[in-house]
Amino acid sequence: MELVGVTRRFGERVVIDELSLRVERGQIVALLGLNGAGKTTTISMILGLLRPDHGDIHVMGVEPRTAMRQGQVGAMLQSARVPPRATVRDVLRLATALYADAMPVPELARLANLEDLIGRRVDRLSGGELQRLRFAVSAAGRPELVILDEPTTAMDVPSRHAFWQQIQAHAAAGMTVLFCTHLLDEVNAADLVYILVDGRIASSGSPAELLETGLPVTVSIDQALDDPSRLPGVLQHRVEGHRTTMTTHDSDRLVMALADAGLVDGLRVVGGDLESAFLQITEQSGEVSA
Ligand SMILES: Nc1ncnc2c1ncn2[C@@H]1O[C@H](COP(=O)(O)OP(=O)(O)OP(=O)(O)O)[C@@H](O)[C@H]1O
Repeated sequence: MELVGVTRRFGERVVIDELSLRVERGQIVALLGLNGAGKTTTISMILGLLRPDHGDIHVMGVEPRTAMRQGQVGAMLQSARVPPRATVRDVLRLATALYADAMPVPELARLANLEDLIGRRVDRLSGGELQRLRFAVSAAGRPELVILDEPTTAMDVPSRHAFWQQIQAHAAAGMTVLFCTHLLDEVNAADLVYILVDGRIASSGSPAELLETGLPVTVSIDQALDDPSRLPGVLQHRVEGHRTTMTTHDSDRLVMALADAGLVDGLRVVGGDLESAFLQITEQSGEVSA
């Protein structure tokens, strides 16, 4: 699946700006971005629900609408409603009836871990169970590409782990997955991550590569310093009670300076995490494009 130079406006406002991205067969790709970055708009265009003003979108080599019509794409959207009085079995039957080569209902129930809930009314499912049902519906037609918009919302931690394990197993069998999430630890399930800022790709790479995007390191000691900003390479600092916490891009130099001054009580050095990487990338790109 590929987007090349895609632009979309709402009125005068450019919401997606010359966006290009590529998802290879069998890849799991995460689309990240703050609220309003353009994730849903991008997904809507890939699904053929919205048309771009400029640029090209190819889904499995064809136009989005054609890919949808041919059942090559399955989508699990936040907005998807299910009939409340129907049972899980009813919904799965309805979903499979739409496709010539649908997955049999029992297989679909197994896939989404719904076997024990097959006779349960949909309005009596928990939030996480309902999400699993939505996933089953998206997979009913054996799509080559599945698009998941915040799929694990309302799932507890064990359900989320089980969900991503299943997704990884399907990707290993050739299914391509594009998902949006606000839960940054889920990005670790992805092969490739795109970070969207104001409708443009601000950064892309594997989760490990994102972590290496020059993240500041946090250095802290058990001593209230008068003026930490005088130490070499300190970007930001905070003094709380007897503890001073500083961030730096050059932890070696800062730690050496602290050691030279005999300030090593309770010394801790903590590397950056995915959340800091994400915030740094979105803040920097937001400043550039503002
Ligand atoms: N139909 C529309 N008409 C006008 N503006 C719209 C429309 N749909 C979206 N927008 C605007 O486009 C921008 C991108 O919206 P979009 O829903 O794609 O963001 P998002 O990244 O999915 O955000 P969130 O994380 O909150 O779901 C937002 O500023 C939004 O207000």
